[in-house]
Amino acid sequence: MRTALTIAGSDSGGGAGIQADLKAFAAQGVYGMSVITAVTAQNTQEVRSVQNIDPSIIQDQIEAVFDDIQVDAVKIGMLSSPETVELVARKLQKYSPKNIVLDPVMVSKGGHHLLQADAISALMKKMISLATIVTPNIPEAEVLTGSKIHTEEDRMDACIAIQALGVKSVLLKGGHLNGEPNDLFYDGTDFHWIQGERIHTKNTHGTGCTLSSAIAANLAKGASLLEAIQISKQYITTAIRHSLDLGHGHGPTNHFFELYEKANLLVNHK
Ligand SMILES: Nc1ncnc2c1ncn2[C@@H]1O[C@H](COP(=O)(O)OP(=O)(O)O)[C@@H](O)[C@H]1O
Ligand SMILES: Cc1ncc(COP(=O)(O)OP(=O)(O)O)c(N)n1
Repeated sequence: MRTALTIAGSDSGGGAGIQADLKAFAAQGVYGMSVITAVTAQNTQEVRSVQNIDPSIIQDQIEAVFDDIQVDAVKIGMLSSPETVELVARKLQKYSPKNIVLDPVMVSKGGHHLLQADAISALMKKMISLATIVTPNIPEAEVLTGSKIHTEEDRMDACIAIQALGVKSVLLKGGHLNGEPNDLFYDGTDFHWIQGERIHTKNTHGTGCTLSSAIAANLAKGASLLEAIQISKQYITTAIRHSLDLGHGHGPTNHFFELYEKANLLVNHK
């Protein structure tokens, strides 16, 4: 059995963070493991509070997993503080897993900061260069590059600038722009447009977490980067198309649409 480890924050509402990552791993057929960096009190509407986990406990979680179990891919999400960024970077250097997917989570949909301002430079200096692929959304890419992104040319320039930080490849997600949600993959040499189809729904909580975890799972299964991205793009599109109308804000994506449909579980939830 192939395995994937998420190093990320917990979302009590179950739509993003560790919870979304483990669902995506399971849906893609890999064994999921988790290292929790922070606990958020969160639902479909807002992040109410955040408690960072003590670095020594984060270190223990990472060591407990790597010292015992083969890790085929790592997905990194919410890191919260500069101390956590530095610790996770040190441990990844030590264990050197083959595939590292870095989702540079900065701000939740509701506008809550999930990465402290003073952790951004640590992320750029110590973490990005360890990743196989980094998957920023448009606002995150603007922070990483210091430039506004509007046109297709801006997006290509942003990928080149982010890759110059030392990462092997970049997937710049297009969900935050108007029009079709096409993502841009830069493998360090060539650009590949990953075409999307916009689904008109408010239920897009956890889309970035889901996509990056599906990529990690497919890398764990031996797919190439481009294959992993293509499979994961189809997966996130289906998960958004059949997203769940739970809560009163942005509902979660549906990781198990086919399973739920077969079992006739998609009854009206409200
Ligand atoms: N309404 C939508 N319909 C279809 N795909 C979407 C939609 N919104 C986002 N996506 C896709 O979901 C993935 C994550 O999107 P994005 O919103 O850009 O990132 P994040 O969740 O990190 O803010 C990307 O592949 C993006 O193209
Ligand atoms: C604990 C936690 N981690 C990450 C996020 C951000 O997730 P994302 O997939 O970008 O989804 P939205 O927050 O934009 O809905 C989070 N909210 N919580």
